[in-house]
Amino acid sequence: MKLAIVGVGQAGGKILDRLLEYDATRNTGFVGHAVAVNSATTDLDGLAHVPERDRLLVGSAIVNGHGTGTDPEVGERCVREELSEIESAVGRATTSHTDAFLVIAGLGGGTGSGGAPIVAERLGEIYAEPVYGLGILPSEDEGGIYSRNAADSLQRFVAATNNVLLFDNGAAKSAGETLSGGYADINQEIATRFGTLFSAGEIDALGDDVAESVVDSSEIINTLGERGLTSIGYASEQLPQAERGGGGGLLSRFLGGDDEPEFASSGDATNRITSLTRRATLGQLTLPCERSSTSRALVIVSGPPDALNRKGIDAARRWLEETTECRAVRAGDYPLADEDRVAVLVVLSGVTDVPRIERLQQQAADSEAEAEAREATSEEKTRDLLEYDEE
Ligand SMILES: Nc1nc2c(ncn2[C@@H]2O[C@H](COP(=O)(O)OP(=O)(O)OP(=O)(O)O)[C@@H](O)[C@H]2O)c(=O)[nH]1
Repeated sequence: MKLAIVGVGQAGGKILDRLLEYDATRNTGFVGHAVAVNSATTDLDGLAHVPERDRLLVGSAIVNGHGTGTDPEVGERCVREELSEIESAVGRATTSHTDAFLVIAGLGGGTGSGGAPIVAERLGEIYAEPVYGLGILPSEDEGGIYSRNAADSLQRFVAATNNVLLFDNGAAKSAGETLSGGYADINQEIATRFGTLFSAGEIDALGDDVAESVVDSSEIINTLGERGLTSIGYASEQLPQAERGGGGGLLSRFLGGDDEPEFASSGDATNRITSLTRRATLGQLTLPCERSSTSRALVIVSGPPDALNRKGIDAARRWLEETTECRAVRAGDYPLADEDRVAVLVVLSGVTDVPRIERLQQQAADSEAEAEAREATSEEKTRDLLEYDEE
């Protein structure tokens, strides 16, 4: 599906950059237009793939290009002041081919946390196409301020969008992802999952031989629905050399490989798809949640056409229906001729049982109460410290 994407703040911009890289290297064409919005000059300068003219510095009269220092109220003001410039930048390349808008932000900071809901709300007022959010939750060890910002921003982001797709940095960290290289591994994981989802619906790029089982943008839009939260599962597997298209590739033929492609039996392909669907659903989700609280789901199976089969996709859909106890499960494929992996992406949309969000709110409330108590004590102690009588 063709997206116009706005990355707000540092995390928003960096993830946008990775999605543009994913789109360019795979030639998928799902990014129709991309704009990065930030109150910090250095963050915008650090981007590699967002064109210069689509990088917007906001709030220079307020923060002088230095960022908000984790203050969403300041972030909101910076974005509001420049809302018409943001609107023009997004409008510049938004066409009748744009299927949806995506606003990306880290919800724990200041610029993205305060600004992303404002941008989403404005796009929703102007355009008829759906507006989605991609929100990054801070990990629990980042502390109270980040939790408070995220809990507040999430409420407003959900209200301003058709759906917020969430990625929990904490869940990724506990699954062994590292923060070395400035979130490089985590951002790669985000680009793979969300790039797979949105490029799957971009069937124009697939050329003429599109099977009827291919997922299109309306199925993604129907799955994401009108309001709510989404979690994504993903699993992939490298195909054995013999099953890759083109007789194992140029190198294999150079080394004396068979010229004719040798594909797996359809039974193998079916088993692979169902076992990858299990791994994607039961393994690490972008937002850990109770799977049975899903309102709508979608399974997308991508890979070389010979490794995809209808039987496997139907079995995957049935299994997901049983596991999520949800009847609104869609399924389809995304054929990629040059791919040497089969991947399954599972979209769990409208999830409502999310312990991580309850903990985030608790952490936010505790931190708020603690900050108020500390403020009151500090005032009293400062008064005591400074007061003296003549004796
Ligand atoms: N996944 C991911 N998370 C990030 C990245 N950078 C920052 N974060 C997360 O985003 C939150 C901070 O948001 P930033 O985007 O850095 O802040 P900002 O929106 O630029 O706001 P200010 O700098 O405070 O004005 C933190 O809670 C981190 O968890 C990144 O590259 N990838």
